[in-house]
Amino acid sequence: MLKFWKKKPPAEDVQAAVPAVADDAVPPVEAPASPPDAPVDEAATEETEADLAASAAAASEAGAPARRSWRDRLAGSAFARNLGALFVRNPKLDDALLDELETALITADVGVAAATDLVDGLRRRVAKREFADAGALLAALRADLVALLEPVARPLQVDGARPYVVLVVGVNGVGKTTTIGKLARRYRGEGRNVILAAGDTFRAAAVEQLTTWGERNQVPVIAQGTGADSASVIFDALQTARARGADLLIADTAGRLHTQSGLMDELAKIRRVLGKLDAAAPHEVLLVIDGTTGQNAVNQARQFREAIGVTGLVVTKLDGTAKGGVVFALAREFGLPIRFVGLGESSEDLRVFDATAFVEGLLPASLG
Ligand SMILES: Nc1nc2c(ncn2[C@@H]2O[C@H](COP(=O)(O)OP(=O)(O)OP(=O)(O)O)[C@@H](O)[C@H]2O)c(=O)[nH]1
Repeated sequence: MLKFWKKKPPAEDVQAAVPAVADDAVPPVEAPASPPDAPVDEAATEETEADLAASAAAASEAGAPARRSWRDRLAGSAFARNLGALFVRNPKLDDALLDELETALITADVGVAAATDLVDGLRRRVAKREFADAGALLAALRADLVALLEPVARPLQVDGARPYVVLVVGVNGVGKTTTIGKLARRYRGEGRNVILAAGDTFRAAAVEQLTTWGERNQVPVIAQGTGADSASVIFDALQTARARGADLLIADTAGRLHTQSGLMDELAKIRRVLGKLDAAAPHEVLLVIDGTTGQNAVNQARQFREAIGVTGLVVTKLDGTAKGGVVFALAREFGLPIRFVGLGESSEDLRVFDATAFVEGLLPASLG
């Protein structure tokens, strides 16, 4: 059933039609006068302190919260705290610093293999007297970490097909539905015609969450309610998206444990059914991973990849208590593109993954 369809009105009409909503999980459509909620500018990931100050000033004039820096968002992570404390505690370049660095990386979920590789490389360079002090070691670590992530910092390109179909999968509670809301808002803000499919027919609140979000933002949501066949909802949504000439279809799916083979088979069914309408669909299978999961994230990625062929990752909840290191472990293990990271609950906190900004946000700015 098509919940509703409204032709996308001009931006100013949308503004007039949309009530102010305080709920971050269900964000209001962008207000042109509100810079932090404006369509997300990818260049802004390379924000400078001056950009942030300007953004904060403009935001405060508009009465909206300022867009926070990556460093600000990641400061609470175990990775940032451990590494910061380590270099303060041990500012001398010696074996103890290298040993502690290895432990800190492992503790932050970077993974034993990746942490050992990184620190062994640094040890060899210390032995060759490449570094004058701990500051030089920190700079080399920063460069190594960026080099590890750069190959996977490949943004999602949704222009390759019309409608471009994004299937969002992952275990329970990782932030799939919230991420879909944020993505729809981003792409709608870019002027694209977006449709959502409420394919999470298992959790009643998920259908409701997506439908409410769509109604408030004039994004059509195709839903059949709780208990419906997920593949049928998503098939129906693709038919509608094609009939309406939509640019983008984003489909939610129920959270499932990667160990539940019946539910994993359902994903294969969704792929088969979509393939009847468009052999290339879904064009992107986005696996959402909770950044607080730790090394189990690697198992999840492996199982979902085998079951449905993941083409991109979103790592959520990297703000707060996440260790952050799992991003490196995933990059090293699979080389799958990391499309977005979640640095908070509001829509502006879903950022296009930027390797340099991420590493800068985790490491101490400088020593001394
Ligand atoms: N702090 C923080 N919270 C987030 C982030 N992304 C999502 N969340 C929160 O995570 C919780 C779960 O999000 P949902 O979108 O309902 O998760 P889901 O994967 O759809 O859940 P299931 O349908 O049960 O599988 C919500 O409270 C979100 O607000 C993030 O980047 N940071």
